[in-house]
Amino acid sequence: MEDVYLSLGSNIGNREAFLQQAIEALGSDPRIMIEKQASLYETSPVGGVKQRAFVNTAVKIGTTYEPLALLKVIHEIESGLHRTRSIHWGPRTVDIDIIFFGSEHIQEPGLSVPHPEAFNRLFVLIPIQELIDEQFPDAHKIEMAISILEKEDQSIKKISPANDFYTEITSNVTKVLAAIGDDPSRKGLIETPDRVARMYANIFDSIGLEDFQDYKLFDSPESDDSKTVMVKGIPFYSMCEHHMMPFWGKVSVAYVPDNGKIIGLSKIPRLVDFVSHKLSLQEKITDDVLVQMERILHPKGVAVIVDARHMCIEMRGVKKTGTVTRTTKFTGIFQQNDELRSEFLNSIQVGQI
Ligand SMILES: Nc1ncnc2c1ncn2[C@@H]1O[C@H](COP(=O)(O)OP(=O)(O)OP(=O)(O)O)[C@@H](O)[C@H]1O
Ligand SMILES: Nc1nc2c(c(=O)[nH]1)N=C(CO)CN2
Repeated sequence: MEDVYLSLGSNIGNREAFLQQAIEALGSDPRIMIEKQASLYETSPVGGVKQRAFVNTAVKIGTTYEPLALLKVIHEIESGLHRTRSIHWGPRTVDIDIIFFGSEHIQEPGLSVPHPEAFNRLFVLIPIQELIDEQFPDAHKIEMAISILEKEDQSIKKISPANDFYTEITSNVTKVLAAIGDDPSRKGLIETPDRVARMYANIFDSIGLEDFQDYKLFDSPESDDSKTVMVKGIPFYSMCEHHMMPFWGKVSVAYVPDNGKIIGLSKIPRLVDFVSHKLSLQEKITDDVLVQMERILHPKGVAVIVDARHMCIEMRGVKKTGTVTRTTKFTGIFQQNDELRSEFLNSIQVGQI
């Protein structure tokens, strides 16, 4: 088992929640053990790109992975958390760097350890310093580097626990449990606030993110421009912004490409997840899918149909179990061409959800 030190940073969306999810994903790998986590710090962006402040932390892990295999796991976790690589040193939902891997010095294509920028970055060294003891081989070097960097204009501020996503959610859920007349300290509820916090980090992981970025476009022959591409019956789960209760159902999307530009088919379900992982409404989800498809593809037209059931209709208010609501939206050729629109509409039955 090697002792490995990782630096983590986030500056898009719910920064603390992304970091926590990344650490949980690392910890849930059977070959990785989280040994210690540093505090969270809000840090000014380093590297010249004008962008929002980061939240940074670091973890000490034990792992049986070889360095390159660990890097692969890290990349998978990053892309699972909506991370895309567009701007070098630019904004990101989560960035995980390997800073030290035991006492190894690695120079391979795609991996340099110790991380070549580590000693120039206060946002790496201050959290890492919390995790090491005096026996750590580079302890003195880290201390020296920190005292030099502190004279530069890299600002770093420990975030008080009150700002931390998990602390905020757990303490407020505890208050809600008491306010509804239950006893938050009874056996069945003792871990509930913590579970709710972890669930929110997951089901709301698009809050604060504007545009879907996790896609690639491909070229197809322009002769395909007249052909409709349809992905039907994509399941989704979301939470309504009126009651914070679930609504769920199926999204069907069709588009007619323009200029031979098409999108990977698995990216349309990912887009549906992206727009539904926030507080929303069925109409908004319909609109958001359409707007993102337009932005990404500039197609000849887009059609979106959403069929959904709403807990706020079924469990409270009018209490109509099983009611399915359909919303639709069309642009371009789907708006102009009645036949094309009807063909798509008729191909999707309002069925059981
Ligand atoms: N020690 C390391 N930890 C993580 N990635 C590394 C390391 N050394 C080299 N890399 C490589 O760096 C590449 C770019 O990483 P990334 O996309 O995170 O860049 P960046 O965030 O713009 O810069 P930085 O490396 O400073 O975080 C990765 O694909 C990875 O292969
Ligand atoms: N403060 C701060 N600045 C950065 C960070 C980061 O995590 N924190 N990551 C970068 C790319 O690795 C570039 N700049």
